[in-house]
Amino acid sequence: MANRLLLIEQSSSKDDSLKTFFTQKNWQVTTADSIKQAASLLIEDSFNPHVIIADIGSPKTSLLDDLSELQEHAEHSEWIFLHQPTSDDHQEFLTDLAFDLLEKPFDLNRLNTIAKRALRTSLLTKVADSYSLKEKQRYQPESFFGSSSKADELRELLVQLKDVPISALTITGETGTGKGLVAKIIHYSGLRKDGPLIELNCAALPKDLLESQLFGHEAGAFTGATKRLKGLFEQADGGTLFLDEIGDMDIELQSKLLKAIEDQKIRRLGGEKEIDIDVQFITATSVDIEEAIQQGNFREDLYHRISVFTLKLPSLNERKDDLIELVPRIIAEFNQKANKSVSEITDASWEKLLSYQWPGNVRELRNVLERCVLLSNNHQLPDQWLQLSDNVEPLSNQVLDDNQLVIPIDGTLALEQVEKLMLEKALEIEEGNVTAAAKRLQISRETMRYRMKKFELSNG
Ligand SMILES: Nc1ncnc2c1ncn2[C@@H]1O[C@H](COP(=O)(O)OP(=O)(O)OP(=O)(O)O)[C@@H](O)[C@H]1O
Repeated sequence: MANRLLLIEQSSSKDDSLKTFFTQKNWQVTTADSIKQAASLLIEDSFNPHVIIADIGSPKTSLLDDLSELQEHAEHSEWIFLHQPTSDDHQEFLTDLAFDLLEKPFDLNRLNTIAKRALRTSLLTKVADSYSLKEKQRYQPESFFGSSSKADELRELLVQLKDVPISALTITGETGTGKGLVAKIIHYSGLRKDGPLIELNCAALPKDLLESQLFGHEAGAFTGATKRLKGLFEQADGGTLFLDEIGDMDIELQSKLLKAIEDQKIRRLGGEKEIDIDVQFITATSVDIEEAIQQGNFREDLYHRISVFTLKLPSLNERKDDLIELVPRIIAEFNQKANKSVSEITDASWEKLLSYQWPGNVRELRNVLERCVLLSNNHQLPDQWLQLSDNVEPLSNQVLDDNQLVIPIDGTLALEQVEKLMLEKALEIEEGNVTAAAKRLQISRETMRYRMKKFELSNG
């Protein structure tokens, strides 16, 4: 597939050097000698280049307006502007429009490097868009499985919410009950399905990092902020921001979040300008927020703002009737993924599935069934791999010496998580000495390094 490049050069400045250069670099180059001609190619001829390099000389406001309008017709193209020195305002405007800018005179090799990067981004955006189409089909109210009355009620609510403009909504429920799934259903079946869905787990980041990820920052806002960063509020513009584990957000940041939700405006860290945002907020929590308010860890005003709509997801233990639908569906999914053919569940296995409490809810059910399907060697779900027990002693009650690690084989941990825990423990015991940790796990140092990289573990 040829990499398509549109080269816009004003007729006065035109020579063929750029065209020749990029043709030699195997681009399929099309040229236009004005924005008007480019518009005709992009709009009337539906030409769809990967990259557009536009020489815009000293940009005037009217030209910037034309460019910004034209961009809407070049959905998957990345723009690179070549320009003469210009005012700060224009420079800022161009930065927002462009993949990158180069002030003239510029180094041709640098332009080549930028064009290659822009090509990769353009190709990625295309893949992301087709992925998003699949997501829309995948996440509809009927994707929340279950035949119990509680599951029915929830699906009905999700259908009603499809046409309602929601500014904020909270999903509560124990871990693994499907909060993330429901957030996706609300986004992909709702009015904002064509906008982005941005997800962030508030428990995963320390306060300062969380703040700069959400609000973004200007270059130089703090040590290490070398470049301007658009935050997640801005990235979610026109779509949905899903904040998981909101109960873990620092209280100071909570007031900034409240202001952003109410005003639909934010200011980047170190920035002067207020930026309008148009974002639907979905928050989720598995902790009891009312209790957190009592303890002074959660702002009551934020709670009222985000809980205008609240969806409480039932635990699997409260809706065991759903197993009859969930189990076959999940088994079918893993059969297909692993090329297995489990089609039979013995009465004894059913009994175990029904009597277990499922503290990890549907996630745990999926992990258990995945293990069973992977380890099956005939049509029957292997009973011995269910390994369900409601009598596991809580980890905190067990006395361990420093060289031991207790791993619950009750389905709450997937095999990969177990592997990661073992690596972490070995590194901890050996105080970060990779060779010694590898020896302890009876693997080579290279394998140890490879797996540490895979799980993003450091030895520091
Ligand atoms: N009713 C359901 N139908 C189909 N799949 C479900 C259902 N509930 C949960 N799942 C699946 O179970 C897994 C865990 O769900 P999810 O991640 O949405 O839970 P969660 O409540 O957000 O968990 P956590 O609080 O730990 O983040 C996902 O693979 C999800 O698709």
